[in-house]
Amino acid sequence: MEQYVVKGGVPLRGEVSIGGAKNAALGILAAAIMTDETVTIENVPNVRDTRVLLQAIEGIGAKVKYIYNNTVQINGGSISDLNVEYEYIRKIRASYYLLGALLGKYKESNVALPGGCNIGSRPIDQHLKGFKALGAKVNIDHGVVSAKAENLVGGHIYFDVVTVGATINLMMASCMAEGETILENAAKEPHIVDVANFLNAMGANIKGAGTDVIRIKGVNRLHGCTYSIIPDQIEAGTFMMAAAATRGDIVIKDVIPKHLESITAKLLEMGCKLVEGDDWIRVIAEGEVGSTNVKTLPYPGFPTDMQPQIAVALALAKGSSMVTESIFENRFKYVDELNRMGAKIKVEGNTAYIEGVEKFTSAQLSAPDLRAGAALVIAALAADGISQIDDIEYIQRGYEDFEGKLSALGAIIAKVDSERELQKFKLKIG
Ligand SMILES: CC(=O)N[C@H]1[C@@H](OP(=O)(O)OP(=O)(O)OC[C@H]2O[C@@H](n3ccc(=O)[nH]c3=O)[C@H](O)[C@@H]2O)O[C@H](CO)[C@@H](O)[C@@H]1O
Ligand SMILES: C=C(OP(=O)(O)O)C(=O)O
Repeated sequence: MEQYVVKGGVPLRGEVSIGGAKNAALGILAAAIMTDETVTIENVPNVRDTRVLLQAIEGIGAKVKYIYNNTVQINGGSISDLNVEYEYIRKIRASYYLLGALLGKYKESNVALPGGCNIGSRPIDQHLKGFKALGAKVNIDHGVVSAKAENLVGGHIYFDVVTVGATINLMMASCMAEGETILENAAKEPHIVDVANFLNAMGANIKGAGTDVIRIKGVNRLHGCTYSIIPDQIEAGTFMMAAAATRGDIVIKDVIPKHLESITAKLLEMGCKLVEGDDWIRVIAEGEVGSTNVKTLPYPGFPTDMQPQIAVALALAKGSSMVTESIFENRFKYVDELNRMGAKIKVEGNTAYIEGVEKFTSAQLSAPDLRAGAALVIAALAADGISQIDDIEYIQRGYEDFEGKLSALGAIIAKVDSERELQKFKLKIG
């Protein structure tokens, strides 16, 4: 099994380029099947989740072609099957987007209940409520969700919780429905806007994405287009926290600084220096880093997908901090691992109480999920000694060439796949 080996204690320095947003890509790749024409999508992050979704898309008969590493062409004209295999679905959360995309295009879809990171109970009742409001009959049988309609008709849908997944799914399901659909209490994340922009580039008529009321006027058909995915807010934020935790100085390139405001606000409160350009941010954390309090919230609040990473930086900051998780109930699984490295963190309910310590010591670690895994890599980069991190397939779900990008910033890190490779790396780094 692959693992990361990290020799910590090196402040990260240099420049890193951020890839396309995983959570936008997953919506966009699924939406691309909604036309029979060819769609070219650029800046697709080459991560495990996008690869699995593309396999699922091929599995139903669509044509998928990698033009080069981060550009993909999809043609949904040859789709022959409206059943998405469990084999793909259990591995990723965003498989549920094929429900909305197939239902919107063919008025029928059958998709196994989604997987994804085990960070909470993650129901999909709001997705299903939305499909029903458009006139679909929805059934769940043996773990497979089936949605079918004679005709989809626009409806008025009020989401009881702010949900990224249901907002994107309903934009897809309704964009070829008869008449107008109104989504109220919609999520406002940058990737919602990106998926809406993509659907509009294919000929949809979606207005208001990025606000909490989205209006979708149904169109008869969608057409092909070329589209480039926005930069990944969470990948960028992860490197920003790695700079803070290792007391480094990093320029994070190819980002949209506006999408990072909740993260930069916290780094400023922690005493880091920030310099910003049109599409880059420099994080300078060479002096003392201080404490702050964080509460995760839907956008424009602080993202839950950044909660473990900032907790690591705060666990190495001077003073006491509180981190409150308000989106998912099971997102503190990394805390025991950090405490084994010398962190002082106590979790009570949905809040982690953190007493900053000066140093972590290295440990044998296991990634419990994607972002917690990335956070443990940051912890290892900041720790004295050599750490090993297992279960890195979680991390590979969302970070393209994580080890390569960190190495380019001076980190001593390798991905190894055997005891022999591990010993070889240890010998090399001394
Ligand atoms: C593939 C993808 O884009 N994943 C992201 C997406 O997940 P995901 O789309 O699963 O998250 P949601 O925004 O839907 O979930 C937000 C909250 O709503 C609840 N809920 C959601 C749907 C529903 O039908 N019923 C319900 O109660 C969830 O349990 C959670 O408490 O947004 C999350 C919140 O920003 C991120 O952490 C994930 O990285
Ligand atoms: C939780 C995440 O992904 P998913 O919703 O796909 O599990 C994430 O990207 O942090």
